[in-house]
Amino acid sequence: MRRNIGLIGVGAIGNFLLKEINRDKAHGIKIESVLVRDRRKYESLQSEFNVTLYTELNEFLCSNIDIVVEAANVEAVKTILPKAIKEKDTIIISIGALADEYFRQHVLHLANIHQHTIYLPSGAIGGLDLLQNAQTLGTVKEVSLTTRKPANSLVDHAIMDEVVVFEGKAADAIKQFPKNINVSIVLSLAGIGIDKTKVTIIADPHVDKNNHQVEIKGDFGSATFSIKNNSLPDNPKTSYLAAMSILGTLKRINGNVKIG
Ligand SMILES: NC(=O)C1=CN([C@@H]2O[C@H](COP(=O)(O)OP(=O)(O)OC[C@H]3O[C@@H](n4cnc5c(N)ncnc54)[C@H](OP(=O)(O)O)[C@@H]3O)[C@@H](O)[C@H]2O)C=CC1
Ligand SMILES: O=C([O-])CC(=O)C(=O)O
Repeated sequence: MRRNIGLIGVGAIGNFLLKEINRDKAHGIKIESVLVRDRRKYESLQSEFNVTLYTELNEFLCSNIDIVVEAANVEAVKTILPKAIKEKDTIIISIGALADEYFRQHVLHLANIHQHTIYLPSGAIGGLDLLQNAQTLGTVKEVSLTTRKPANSLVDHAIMDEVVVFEGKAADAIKQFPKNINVSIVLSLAGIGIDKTKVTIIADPHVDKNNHQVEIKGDFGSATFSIKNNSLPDNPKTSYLAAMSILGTLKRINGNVKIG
């Protein structure tokens, strides 16, 4: 049972996890340790959520934790994951970090030799169970993702009509939009890879939700997954479901029945 969590990053997702796990105490798990960059900025978390704050990664990893949860950003994953995975199983949500082939192979190698697991939650999309099953024999032919978000999440000036801000492969989408399109990388890793997964990103001044549409074609047939995500109040770029998918991953790790 992985009861004690070490959390990295307290923004929209980290705050959700602290409130949901430590305040409500309903899930049989607890966030014990929190890694931040600026202790003073986050000082109040200690009394509010009964956690210990760390600014040094090594001290954080040596604290009383069973599993690490990253909710920071792609750059943080690049720095932290190689050390974390040597010591602990680790859940990452800034999955875009794994678009870097060399980095991905490096951390997978470390996970293998240190016998730890990197968990990649489904985040703001779904259908990854279907995609992985369909690709077991390598027979998925096409995967595409169309993401439509409120314009101000994607462009820094006012627009009157929708604008396609990106069209291309997932490998390039995450380089241009590292805070908006991590979903394309988990989709790529579950399916046909970052160079074959097609991505279209639309900035739309007329929507207030984060919309993702996934289309899959292969020998199994075809499938479409579509979601209109409510966003988290602290960060409109980030969908509520992405935060819930970390909690869901933690519950499934500790559960005795594995669905899917
Ligand atoms: N896979 C998916 O489906 C999704 C993934 N995401 C990704 O999840 C991540 C978190 O999202 P969200 O909570 O909305 O982001 P926020 O921007 O709200 O919060 C990120 C937090 O991480 C902290 N942080 C950054 N670098 C470090 C570091 N090296 N060590 C410790 N803390 C750090 C920042 O703290 P400070 O600046 O104060 O130091 C900030 O509080 C993002 O990368 C986002 O793109 C989001 C939605 C969906
Ligand atoms: O939350 C979302 O809708 C998607 C997102 O930001 C990401 O994948 O980085």
